[in-house]
Amino acid sequence: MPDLLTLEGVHTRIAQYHILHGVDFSVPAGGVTVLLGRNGAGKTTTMRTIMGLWRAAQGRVMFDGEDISKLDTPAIARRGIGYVPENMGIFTDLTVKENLVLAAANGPLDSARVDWVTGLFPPMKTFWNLPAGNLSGGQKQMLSVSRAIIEPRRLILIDEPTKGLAPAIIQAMITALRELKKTQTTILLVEQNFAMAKALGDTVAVMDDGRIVHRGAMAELAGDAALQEKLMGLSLETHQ
Ligand SMILES: Nc1ncnc2c1ncn2[C@@H]1O[C@H](COP(=O)(O)OP(=O)(O)OP(=O)(O)O)[C@@H](O)[C@H]1O
Repeated sequence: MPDLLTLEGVHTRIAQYHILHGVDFSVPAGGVTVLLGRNGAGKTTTMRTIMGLWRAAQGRVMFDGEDISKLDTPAIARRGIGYVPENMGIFTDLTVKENLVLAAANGPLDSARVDWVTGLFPPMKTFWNLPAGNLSGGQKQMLSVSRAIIEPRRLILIDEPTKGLAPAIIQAMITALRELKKTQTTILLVEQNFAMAKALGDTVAVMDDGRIVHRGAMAELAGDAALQEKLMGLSLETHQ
């Protein structure tokens, strides 16, 4: 698979802090790449840098052959990149429907697309007219992902969708993301739940202290206890 997204030597500074120290990894088109790493490793900063919410001080972010690192966030989103932030970014006073209407950049909601998204996440249909603040944690997470895919995207960045969720909801999220993958949407997933990472990932990049410390096939990492131990000891935590 050709690479859809590539980070080349990306450094990010936030105020006086130097957070990313030359991040290099690629996201092959059509697959799921999982970004793993302990708390504070730089995963969210990497996602925000891709979206232009933080500016890369050095290095390049290549999307489909174009350097997007100098573009502003709306221009990056218009390239077909959706973002599900860690804090979910939903409007709690607005209904599920209103949240989705606001997320649709290209005009009114497409009813076939709405049927597909609510098929992936049935509670969105059940609670269509409910303020999002009344949804459960898992349902809010479903709404957050629904917003990012309410229109077709080439790439979606999802930051820890299983954080704090019960196993049944995690399974529903895995099923939905597998369906999304079938549409050829490329996924970059930050995930600390190794079971989820293993279930979805084709490729994996492991971060520690603002750098990539391992890249490869997820199957290789999943099948190599010694490598897991080395990387787990270094950085991975199986919290949810
Ligand atoms: N706005 C900020 N100002 C200063 N430092 C920040 C800011 N945001 C993040 N950092 C620091 O950057 C480092 C990386 O944070 P980041 O959120 O990218 O890590 P992470 O791997 O996503 O962690 P987690 O798994 O806890 O979400 C941390 O040391 C964090 O304290």
